[in-house]
Amino acid sequence: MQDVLKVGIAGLGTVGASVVRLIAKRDNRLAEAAGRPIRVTAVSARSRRKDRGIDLSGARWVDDPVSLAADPEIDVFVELMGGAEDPAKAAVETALGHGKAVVTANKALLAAHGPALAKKAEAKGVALNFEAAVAGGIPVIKTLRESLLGNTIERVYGILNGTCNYILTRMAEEGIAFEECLKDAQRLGYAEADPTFDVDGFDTAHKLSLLTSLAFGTLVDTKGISIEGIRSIKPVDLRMAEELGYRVKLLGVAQRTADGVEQRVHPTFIPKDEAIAQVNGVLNAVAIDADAVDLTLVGPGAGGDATASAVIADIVDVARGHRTAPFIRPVSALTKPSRAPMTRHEGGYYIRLEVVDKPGTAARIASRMAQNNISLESIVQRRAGPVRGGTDPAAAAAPAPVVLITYATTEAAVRRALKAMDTDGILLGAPQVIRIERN
Ligand SMILES: NC(=O)C1=CN([C@@H]2O[C@H](COP(=O)(O)OP(=O)(O)OC[C@H]3O[C@@H](n4cnc5c(N)ncnc54)[C@H](O)[C@@H]3O)[C@@H](O)[C@H]2O)C=CC1
Ligand SMILES: N[C@@H](CC=O)C(=O)O
Ligand code: NA
Repeated sequence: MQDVLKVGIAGLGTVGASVVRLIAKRDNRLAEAAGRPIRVTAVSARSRRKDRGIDLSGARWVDDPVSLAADPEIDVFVELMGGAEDPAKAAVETALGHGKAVVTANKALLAAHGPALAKKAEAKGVALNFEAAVAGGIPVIKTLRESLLGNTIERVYGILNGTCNYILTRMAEEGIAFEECLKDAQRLGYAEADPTFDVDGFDTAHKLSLLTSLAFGTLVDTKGISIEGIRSIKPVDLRMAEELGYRVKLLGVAQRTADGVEQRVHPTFIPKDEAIAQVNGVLNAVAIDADAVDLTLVGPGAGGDATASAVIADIVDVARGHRTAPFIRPVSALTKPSRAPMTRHEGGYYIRLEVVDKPGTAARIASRMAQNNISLESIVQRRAGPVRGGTDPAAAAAPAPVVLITYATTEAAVRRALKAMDTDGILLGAPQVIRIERN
């Protein structure tokens, strides 16, 4: 058996603590799989005294994560601190600069600096592995890097944020308020240090940017992503979705179009009978449409052990000496992405309107849609009424929303129709517009 692989870990929070615990627990099995023992020999985090419920007696404490990255006594640097800038960035650069393999779960860092870091890794001939950075425990990076190389990929999309899926699922199934669901997701260790990254769609966008690069051979391009989060989703939207045969999910979608690669993150209506609509709670799903194979991977997208599972697989790859270019092709071979503008997006739409209650309003809605060549699959008006068990007279008197489901149209046409209705003075508030994704 070869020498021990000495692992230095910076960050001992939800993920870092699970990695330490699972490496100790699976000691023998990992050594057999990797052909050499794997030991955590040095660690770094903010607080040395904190009780994390893990045994750190075999690991040296290093106060500064960047010094740990340069430590000659470690073979692989595992970055689990988070954040797109220093100290995570400086630490990863330092480790790569010293010719050490890096394993990270940090999608914010890779979305901001992935190609530059990959270039450094390539120059030194070391691994930069980031399976945990996209869809947590689902082995999607390995799938793209290794298993689908014989394919041309047309679309990659999925539920990429466990926190949002957990919130939307509990809001829909249990009628629990958004804030309470978010607090539970934080308590369970799913949310980012700053949960606005989760609920405003940025975390999904970071992950999507990495998937896009791997799937389409393009440079990571977060600026080209249209991003909407889940804060605007109201209980009425979840109720209407259920009634009309849909579920609401926050999706990240990257697809090849005639105009280039369209990248978008937004809440989405998905027909209830589609597999991805049934992926609930903290589970993530990634669907890949390719010429030879279509597949969907489902699994836990967040949480300590699920994420640690992916981190450990990456460490074992380093121990075995397996290495691929971080983004499959060398960075010099990645192309500049041609962006497909969102206004050209084609698909169906759910539109919820609060409208003035006077004769002619429905006719005006219908004519504005027709003028923009938008065909309606259904139009529904429901008295809002009081919330179940509620006594709020304002809620009871609230205007009834009009809900439209369109057939396939363009984003530009929908925007034009809604602008015209606004000019007509029939709208009482901003319309809710949610795109529909069909398989
Ligand atoms: N929690 C999850 O379910 C998942 C997290 N990730 C990613 O894994 C990474 C870690 O996430 P968590 O473990 O949830 O975070 P956490 O907040 O629970 O832990 C962060 C750890 O890093 C240390 N740290 C943070 N800033 C530091 C600094 N400036 N200097 C020294 N130490 C510092 C903290 O002391 C703590 O030990 C992040 O990049 C996150 O995006 C990825 C997939 C899932
Ligand atoms: N906050 C993220 C953690 C995993 O990447 C999520 O909720 O998915
Ligand atoms: Na993963």
